[in-house]
Amino acid sequence: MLQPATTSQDTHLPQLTLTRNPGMDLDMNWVRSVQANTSAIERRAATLPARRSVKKDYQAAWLLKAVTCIDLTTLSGDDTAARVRRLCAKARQPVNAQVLAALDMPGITTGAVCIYHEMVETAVAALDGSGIPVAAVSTGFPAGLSPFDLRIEEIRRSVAAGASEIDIVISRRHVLEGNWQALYDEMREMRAACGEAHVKAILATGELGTLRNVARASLVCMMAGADFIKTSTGKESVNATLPVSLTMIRAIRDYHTATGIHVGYKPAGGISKAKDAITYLALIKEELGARWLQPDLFRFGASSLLGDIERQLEHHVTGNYSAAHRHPMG
Ligand SMILES: O=C[C@H](O)COP(=O)(O)O
Repeated sequence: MLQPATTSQDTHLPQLTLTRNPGMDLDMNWVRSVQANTSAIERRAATLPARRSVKKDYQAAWLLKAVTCIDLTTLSGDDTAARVRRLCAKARQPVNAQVLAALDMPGITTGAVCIYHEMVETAVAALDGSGIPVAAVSTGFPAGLSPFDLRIEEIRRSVAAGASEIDIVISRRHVLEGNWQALYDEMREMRAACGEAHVKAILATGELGTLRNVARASLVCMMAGADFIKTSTGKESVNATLPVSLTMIRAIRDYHTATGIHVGYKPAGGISKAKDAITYLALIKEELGARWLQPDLFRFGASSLLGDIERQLEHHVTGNYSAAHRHPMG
C-alpha cells in the first residue's frame, strides 16, 4: 500500500530553489556503456498501473502533491493572451477554494505555467506576485528545426521577457545518427543561453527509435547541464510512456550516483487522468526516492490533467470525505 506522497506541511512549502546542474565533460565511454534491457523495462512498466493501490484516505494527499507538480500548459496554434491569462488564473488557484479549505490545504498553486515564447510577457504579468514560474518552449518548438542561431536567440528573448524556465527541444537527428558530440555541444550552448534560467531538455522520446537511444540521450543532456530531462513535446505521435519514464528515471539515478547531482524529471504529453498521475508519482518515489517528489525535481507537462484531478478531489470532499481523514499525514 502506498503511503502518502505529501504532508500538509510540504504541500505548503514556498517555491523551492531550483537546483542547478553544472554538467561535466562528455564521457563517451560512459555513454557507449549505457544499455537498456527493453523487455525487462517493459515487463516492469506493465506491472505499475495494475498493482498500485492508494488507500482512499491518502488519495487526496497524492492528488494535491500532483497539482503542485504540474507545469500547467497551453501550447496551441490558436493561443491568445486571454487564454494565457485564464491559464495563469488557474495556476494561482488550481482547485476550487472550498475543496481546498475542506482539505485544509489553502494556497497551493501549480508548479509553473508552460507556454510559447510569444506569450511569456502576458504570463509574467498575469502571475506577478504569485511566485509561480513561467516556463517557455523556446527553440523552434516542437520540431526544433529552425536555424540554430535563431533557436539560441529565441531562448535569450524568452529569458529577457521574464521566463525563468526554458524547455528546449533537442535535435532528434543527432541521436538517430549517434552523433553524441553534436548533441552535447547543442545542449551546452542552449544551457549557456539560458543564463540563470532553469533548462529542461525535451528528448521527444517517441521519435528516438529505441530505449537505448533514450537512455543515452538522457545521459548526454545531463552531462551537458540539463536541469531537467523531459519526455516529449506533446506533439509526437507517442508521448510520455511508463517504459520511457523508467529508462529516463534510471538514467537520472545513475547520473546522481556518479556525480551527486540532482536532475529533475518531467513526463509530458497525454497525461490526463488522476490515476495516471498517481502511478507516475509512485514510480518516482520507488525509483528515485521522496526527494524527487518536490516541484524542483518533478513536473508533469500537462494541459488537461488538472481538470480530472479537480473532479477527483471534489468527489473526495463531497462523497467520501470525513473529518477523521482530514490530515492523512498530520
Ligand atoms: O509539455 C507539455 C505537453 O505539450 C502537454 O501535452 P498534453 O496537452 O497532451 O497534456
